[in-house]
Amino acid sequence: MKVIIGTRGSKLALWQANTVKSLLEEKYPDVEFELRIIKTTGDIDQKTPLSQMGGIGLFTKQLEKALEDKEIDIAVHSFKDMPSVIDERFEIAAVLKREKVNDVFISKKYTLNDLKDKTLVIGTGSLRRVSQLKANFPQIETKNLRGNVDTRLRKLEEGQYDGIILAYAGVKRLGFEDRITDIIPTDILIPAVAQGAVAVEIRRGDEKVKEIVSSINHRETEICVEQERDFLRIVEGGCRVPVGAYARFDGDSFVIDGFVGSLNGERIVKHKIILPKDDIEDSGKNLANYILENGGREILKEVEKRC
Ligand SMILES: NCc1[nH]cc(CCC(=O)O)c1CC(=O)O
Repeated sequence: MKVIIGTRGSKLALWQANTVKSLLEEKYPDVEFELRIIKTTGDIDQKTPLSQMGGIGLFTKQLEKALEDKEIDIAVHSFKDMPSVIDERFEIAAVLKREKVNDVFISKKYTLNDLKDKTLVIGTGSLRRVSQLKANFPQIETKNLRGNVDTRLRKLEEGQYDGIILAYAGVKRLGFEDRITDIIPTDILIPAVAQGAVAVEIRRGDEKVKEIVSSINHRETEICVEQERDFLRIVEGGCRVPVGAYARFDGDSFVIDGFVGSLNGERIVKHKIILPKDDIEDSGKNLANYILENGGREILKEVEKRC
């Protein structure tokens, strides 16, 4: 039997797909696994801010088309780039163990502490990062930054920014950990939903591939990301808004943090729910509804006028 693994061509995507391939080869030594690179809209246009590209599914649509056309049998994605609703023709059959979820600050001259009192120019295009950065450090400036992780690091080198913000997971997976200035605590920057997690998508009903792929699922990550995505589905309502959520098990507890913010960070509603670890049902939905009822809805109305 031969199983084709579809991936984007970026270095991070290839790292993720190769990791999936090795894990599968270990479980199924008699099956042949092969990588196939698929170009996506998000890869072809590397300039337009993601928040202005009509958003959802930029990195995932072409992979899903290839799945549907049976050009590939498995699609590997950064889970945080997946839309909050997945088309019913497909399903996520496995989630890999999550990497550290934090965002990181990278700079040649400054540290995170300098953001408190200096007017630095920080590179990021993420609405979530901009909103929370401005809420914490009102005097800083943000400047759009796009491209793959290595491109973004190069743009920092070229001197266009005083510092940039990236997800730890991508930096670490590409071997650039030594470039990190500071790991940003999650109470300053709540991560993107599913940040640091890798999703393995298949055709719904492909039972043979499902059996193979589900053997590499990391259940704890799956549970946490499911709650975060429940949160996202309720707050986002089809429009890109500054939003983040982070769920994890901590000893005998389960903790989920979330926020919704305005684009300029002047208004942010965040909330935390702590539950016994075996009683977490609907935590993401409950967190979303709490935030919407306590100021979140007004923020979203403002933000949505612009989309
Ligand atoms: N939107 C791009 C993207 N998608 C996944 C990652 C990093 C790895 C991850 O969080 O899974 C990145 C880059 C970044 O945000 O720094």
